[in-house]
Amino acid sequence: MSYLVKEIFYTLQGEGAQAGRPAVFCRFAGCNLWSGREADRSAALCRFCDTDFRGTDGEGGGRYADARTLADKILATWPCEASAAVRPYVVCTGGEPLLQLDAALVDALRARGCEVAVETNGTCEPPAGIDWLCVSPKAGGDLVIRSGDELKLVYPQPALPPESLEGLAFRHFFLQPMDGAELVASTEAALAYCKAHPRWRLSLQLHKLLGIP
Ligand SMILES: C[S@@+](CC[C@H](N)C(=O)[O-])C[C@H]1O[C@@H](n2cnc3c(N)ncnc32)[C@H](O)[C@@H]1O
Ligand SMILES: Nc1nc2[nH]cc(C(=O)O)c2c(=O)[nH]1
Ligand code: SF4
Ligand SMILES: [Mg+2]
Repeated sequence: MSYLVKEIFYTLQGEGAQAGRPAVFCRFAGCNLWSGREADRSAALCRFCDTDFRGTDGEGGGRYADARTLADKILATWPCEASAAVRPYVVCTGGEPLLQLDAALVDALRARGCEVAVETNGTCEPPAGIDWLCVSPKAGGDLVIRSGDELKLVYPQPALPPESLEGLAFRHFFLQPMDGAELVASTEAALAYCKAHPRWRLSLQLHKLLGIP
């Protein structure tokens, strides 16, 4: 099958338990919770998105005909040869990556020595073979992935309190302050929540602090 990709870039993972780790990001085009058009934002199921995921016009973006072609392009974006000591770390995001990421692409990346991470809203079943699964539930989305490596809740979402999620089977629980007009207040509220409920940790978006992609 072919894949529609917005952009492919090399940076540091900015969020969650892997923050600071060099990674190639593959941002798939399209999402099931918002069209990506500003005119549709106020009526979308997810309204606070900080990302342009429409189209294929970014750096490294395009329609990739098959898994091998896309995996080769992703690997070519990593700065050195893959080795057992340092495996290329690939973060599949979007948009919603699980609308497109399939076992063929996961297998092609792993066959090239990569570790495969996914950033998902949790509304679609993942393929087998993912090394690091980060689920970021949305109040407007039906959560079908109820276990994984990290749960990263954008905070606050009044209709989705952290207490409603902490029974799920994740290794790490993060609150990530909602970026936007209320970022300062969101950060203060997330900080206070983590201090009062130490099961939760704070995830600040390191890439925004650094001014990198
Ligand atoms: C753009 S989303 C793409 C992946 C997937 N669709 C999802 O929502 O998890 C990547 C990450 O950014 C987070 N995010 C999106 N908008 C945000 C915002 N305004 N403030 C903080 N985090 C945000 C998402 O919750 C998710 O963890
Ligand atoms: N540096 C960096 N880290 C990230 N972690 C998750 C991101 C995403 O948009 O999925 C992201 C991103 O866009 N940039
Ligand atoms: S689910 Fe993810 S990509 Fe889709 S609109 Fe929300 S934050 Fe953006
Ligand atoms: Mg981002």
